[in-house]
Amino acid sequence: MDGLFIVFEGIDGAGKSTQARLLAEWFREKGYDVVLTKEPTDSELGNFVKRLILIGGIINGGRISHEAEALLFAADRAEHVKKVIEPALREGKVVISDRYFYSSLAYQWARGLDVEWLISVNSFAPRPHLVILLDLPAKESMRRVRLRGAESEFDKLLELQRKVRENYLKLAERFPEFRIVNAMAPVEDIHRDVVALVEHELLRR
Ligand SMILES: Nc1ncnc2c1ncn2[C@@H]1O[C@H](COP(=O)(O)OP(=O)(O)O)[C@@H](O)[C@H]1O
Ligand SMILES: Cc1cn([C@H]2C[C@H](O)[C@@H](COP(=O)(O)OP(=O)(O)O)O2)c(=O)[nH]c1=O
Repeated sequence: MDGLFIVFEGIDGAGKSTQARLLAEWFREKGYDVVLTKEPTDSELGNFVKRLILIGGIINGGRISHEAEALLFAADRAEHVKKVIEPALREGKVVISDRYFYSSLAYQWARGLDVEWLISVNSFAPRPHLVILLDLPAKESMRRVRLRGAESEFDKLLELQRKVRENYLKLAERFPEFRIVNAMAPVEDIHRDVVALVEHELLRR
């Protein structure tokens, strides 16, 4: 594959979509052909998965298993890889994805699934050149996305975000494509850090 494949990861509200958009603009100004994309995707399958997550994974009155949920994310991803990511990379484009299979590892692992099983289920997905982990405390992410609800619900969500953050940091030790960026900084400073990492990667190629 000739193109450059960059992924943004991080907990909800970490700034992934903001930074992915800024990086896409940066590449376009330099004359690169860019595909800016995300997971879950905007396809029918992706929208089905998103809706399912929003309603707490309930189908016909019962909660689907975490395994089934992980496989639905993976099914959406398989379509994404075959129809969007691989064709664009073959054409030499820059592909920037807001979330990828590492989201499944971090979130579905936090839901109690075995991380080795999650890695094997997602093994069809080609590894990107760079994974930029926007790292910030769970409390700040909750403030940014202003997740509301009952006090008990807030605590549960905060606990989940904390676990997901920890999982991402563990994944960063395991996968050499990870780069950790401090996501507490102002938007422009983070963008500068991201560009420095990307320029370094471009020089290596
Ligand atoms: N560095 C930052 N500092 C403060 N607020 C930010 C920063 N980056 C993004 N935001 C704000 O936080 C919210 C979530 O950002 P977003 O890029 O949508 O995150 P994500 O895609 O990771 O969920 C938005 O309201 C956005 O404007
Ligand atoms: C791609 C993916 C997302 N998710 C979760 C992360 C998010 O909480 C939710 C929806 O993702 P997303 O639409 O990116 O939400 P946000 O913009 O708030 O970050 O789905 C998984 O649990 N597994 C996955 O494989």
